[in-house]
Amino acid sequence: MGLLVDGQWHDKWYDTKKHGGRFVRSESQFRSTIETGGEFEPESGRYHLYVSYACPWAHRALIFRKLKGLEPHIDVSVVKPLMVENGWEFGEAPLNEPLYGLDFMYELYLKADSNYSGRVTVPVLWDKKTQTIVNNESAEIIRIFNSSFNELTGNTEDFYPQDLRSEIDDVNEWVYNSINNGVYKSGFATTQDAYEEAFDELFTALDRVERILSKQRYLAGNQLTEADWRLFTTLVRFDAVYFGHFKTNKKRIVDYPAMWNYLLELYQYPGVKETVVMDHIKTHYYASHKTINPTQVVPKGPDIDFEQPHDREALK
Ligand SMILES: N[C@@H](CCC(=O)N[C@@H](CS)C(=O)NCC(=O)O)C(=O)O
Repeated sequence: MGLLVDGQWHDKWYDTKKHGGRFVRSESQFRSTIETGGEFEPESGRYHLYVSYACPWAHRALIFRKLKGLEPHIDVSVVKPLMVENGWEFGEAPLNEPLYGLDFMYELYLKADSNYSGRVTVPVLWDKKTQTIVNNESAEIIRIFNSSFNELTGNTEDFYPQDLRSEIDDVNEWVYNSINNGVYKSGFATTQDAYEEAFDELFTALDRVERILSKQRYLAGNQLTEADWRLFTTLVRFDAVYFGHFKTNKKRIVDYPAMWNYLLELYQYPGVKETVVMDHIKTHYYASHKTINPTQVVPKGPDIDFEQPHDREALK
């Protein structure tokens, strides 16, 4: 785990001291879009997506690539599950870096900006033509996938529809702060107070989700939107990883009837289960975060059956 400072790699864990033991996520730095007439035009085969199967943010991008029929147009590379001294690493095929034969993800960031300072995160949307990073912020990559390639794919399915945008934005805001990032704030906290603050905020928000999903099928109403996919990638990791490793152990998702059934429905949505790679997820968290789990032993359980039938059709 580390970061680049003026183009140099430093092996360094998150500094929580300056925020009273709190984990504060840094802003992504590459924030361009893909649009006709712009610097980055929608073209088949031009872009490459780098992900970790373990990472919930990268997972969003992988899901949107599937749902929007982008697999023939945007190739993907997957890093090794373990992220230690050198950050994200590539390995033997199929976990290799196919474009330049790189060993480490930070080398790709240096190709984009040889003086880059900041964290080296996934997902990364790479432009092969100009050899740079288009965008490394998952919230924006999924918007790009949602609409920029529609002419190419003929897939006009819309997970950010105009009439639901303000509702989706509202939900995203609190789900991001209290749940998506909330599990990290709990797990990476280095003081009791910081942990308890994140823990309480997280479970208040999960209770709120449960109340919403008891009344309606999806977060923004009766239509599946990006708000649901953004929540899904956290929920699917929760019982196997966050509950234990990040100490978010008040309740499991399986203990919330509406949320659990909703999670089953999303998992079983065509194309999605192939994007959920549980051994990468468990290995990554338990074995990479040595400050939290110094033995790097990965627990065998729990047994989770995401294939069982769900009851969500009852809520039309
Ligand atoms: N805001 C970014 C966050 C991405 C992110 O933090 N990814 C994690 C993996 S889950 C990462 O690569 N962390 C490496 C690091 O922080 O050094 C996004 O949503 O794309």
